[in-house]
Amino acid sequence: MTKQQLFAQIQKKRSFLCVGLDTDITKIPEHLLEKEDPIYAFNKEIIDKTASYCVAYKPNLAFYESQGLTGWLAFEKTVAYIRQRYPDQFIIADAKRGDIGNTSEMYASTFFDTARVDAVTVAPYMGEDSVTPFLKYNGKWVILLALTSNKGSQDFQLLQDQNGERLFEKVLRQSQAWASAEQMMYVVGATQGRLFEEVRKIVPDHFLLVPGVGAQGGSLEEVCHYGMNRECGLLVNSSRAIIYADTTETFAETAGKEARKLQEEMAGMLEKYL
Ligand SMILES: O=c1ccn([C@@H]2O[C@H](COP(=O)(O)O)[C@@H](O)[C@H]2O)c(=O)[nH]1
Repeated sequence: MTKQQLFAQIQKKRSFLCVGLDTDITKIPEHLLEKEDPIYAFNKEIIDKTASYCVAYKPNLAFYESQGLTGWLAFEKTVAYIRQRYPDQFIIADAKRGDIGNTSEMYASTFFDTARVDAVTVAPYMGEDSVTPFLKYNGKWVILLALTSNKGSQDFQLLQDQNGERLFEKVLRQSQAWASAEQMMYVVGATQGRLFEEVRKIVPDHFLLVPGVGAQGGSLEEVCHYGMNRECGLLVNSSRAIIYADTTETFAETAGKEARKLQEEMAGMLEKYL
């Protein structure tokens, strides 16, 4: 999917919501545990009830890999289900990969040739040769961790060099030589508030994947105020606040209602800031 196609979906749906499929086997409703593949069964229902309100899905690989082979199969089946039923959705594997070149090539092949997602999250710590193997795939995206939503983001990402440049700023600046805004996005946590202004000074045109609204308490209004650009430029993720809003048999309907609430807020933000 191109940047223009993604923006067209955002305009059509009046939404820049990414639903996080962080499917924890210990949190899914009891009646689904009798199914052959409970994780996949849960995901299918969540997807069917939320697809009208979002433009992207983000399965986090930790929740699948922790279940071994069955978890990986549930991940692949989930991606195939979205592809088949909702082909306009942008699919992000939140895997936070990155290693020496030949290993990164295998990671890239895993997600782009085998699982066939649109984008994969990549950690920048090992530098250019750990990221470029993911960039060899036409039409596929790297989403580089820049300024994360967690408390520990302060440990390294805000450290300044002798010129006063913070590490997340260096990541944003330097990585632009590796790929354009047509192939690279950045993770910036919703909890970072005004720092979105600093991010936008360096990457005005890139899409940002923004986790941290909902369960982590980030403000959608603040993200949009400081982070939205003329093509929206935001994919705002919410996982737990949507998929576990209800843990009874009505979980999927409730997830749909929560996704709809966020979509309506987002439509208001697009009206206000675009
Ligand atoms: O900085 C980051 C990077 C990734 N994440 C991931 O996003 C979701 C957030 O889930 P919520 O339940 O909406 O809090 C989850 O998969 C994280 O691993 C992040 O939160 N922050």
